[in-house]
Amino acid sequence: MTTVVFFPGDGIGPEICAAARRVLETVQEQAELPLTVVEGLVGGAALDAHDDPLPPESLELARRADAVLLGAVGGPKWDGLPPAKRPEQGLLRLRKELELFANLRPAQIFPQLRAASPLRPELIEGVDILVVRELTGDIYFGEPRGAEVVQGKRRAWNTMVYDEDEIRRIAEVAFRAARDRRRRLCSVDKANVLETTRLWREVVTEVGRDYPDVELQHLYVDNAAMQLVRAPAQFDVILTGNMFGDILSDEASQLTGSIGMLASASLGQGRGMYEPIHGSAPDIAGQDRANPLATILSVAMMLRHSLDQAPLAERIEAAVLRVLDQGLRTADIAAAGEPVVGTQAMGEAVAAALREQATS
Ligand SMILES: NC(=O)c1ccc[n+]([C@@H]2O[C@H](COP(=O)([O-])OP(=O)(O)OC[C@H]3O[C@@H](n4cnc5c(N)ncnc54)[C@H](O)[C@@H]3O)[C@@H](O)[C@H]2O)c1
Ligand SMILES: CC(C)[C@H](C(=O)O)[C@@H](O)C(=O)O
Ligand SMILES: [Mg+2]
Repeated sequence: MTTVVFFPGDGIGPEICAAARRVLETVQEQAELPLTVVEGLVGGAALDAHDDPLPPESLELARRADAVLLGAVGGPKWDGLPPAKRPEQGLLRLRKELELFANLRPAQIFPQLRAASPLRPELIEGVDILVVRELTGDIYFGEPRGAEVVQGKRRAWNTMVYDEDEIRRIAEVAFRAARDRRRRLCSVDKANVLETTRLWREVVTEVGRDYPDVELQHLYVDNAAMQLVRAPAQFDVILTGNMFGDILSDEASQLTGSIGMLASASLGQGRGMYEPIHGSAPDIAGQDRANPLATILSVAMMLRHSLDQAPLAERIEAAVLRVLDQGLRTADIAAAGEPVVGTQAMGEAVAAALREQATS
């Protein structure tokens, strides 16, 4: 029996996870997949219940599962807490404990949503980018870190650090991914200023020698951010560190129309974790307004990467395209004046499209 853990988390997390669970259960019934879904607590929900953003029992659930699906964590309620007690620490610890060093964030244009992108249609034509973000190193985890008050003045510090093994293993993931795609890899760094990323550039170049069939380009992160809106179709795979990857993937999401459309897979040696790239969206939480498609597409990535069920992943992706074809739009992807549906209705519509596929 395969076990999947859902960590809905905070804000819109429970709403988008309920929709994603409905979709997973629909394909599970159709394919008669022996699969159990269990739910656990991380983030603010876990802080409220256990005073710990990643209680030991949640970590244990994740370790024993075949795959993990996470909604989102965080929110204003917990923003004042000390760093170790913040909901986000639960997510970061989960990534670190499960050694999920490779975060794959695909950003593709859905033709039905061309009008939702803030860029002109001719600029986004053909955009199909895979951001490969290193997920367990960099300034997120570097020591020393801290904050103090010295003679009445506040100061705080973090450390950006990578060793060559960490860079090599994520570079390997990115080059292999590029081989299965259009064989172009753009490594993003700040090698003109930071030693860490100078090492990044050196090691990526070394790894690249084993992939002569992949065209390697290096860009500084400021230029990359600019190129992503100037001419996004030039990119195939973007390889970058934890911090730059966080920022550039949110930027890339806008090419597609909404951050509510971008799924992700966090992979390592063992089980994978799957999450939409967006956060808990406190501004729309509890209002049935969130777009659940990023989470539903994360379920598809889970079926493909962790559960060896690529055909079922394709069925979910086709069902998402179908509901977009039918004109269903949550508020974030609706054009001005277009009618909108809520989170639940969007989840139901994807489940209905799956059932329709089965009978046609
Ligand atoms: N992986 C995660 O759990 C994760 C990721 C990013 C941010 N966060 C946390 O989420 C909280 C809010 O952060 P933020 O506001 O900077 O980022 P956010 O991604 O939560 O929201 C940014 C904007 O995008 C909108 N949005 C996000 N997801 C959406 C969806 N599915 N459908 C429609 N609109 C959507 C929000 O309404 C908001 O206007 C913070 O506590 C932050 O730390 C968590
Ligand atoms: C919530 C936060 C820790 C997280 C990150 O920075 O990795 C989020 O922004 C993401 O993109 O998953
Ligand atoms: Mg982010």
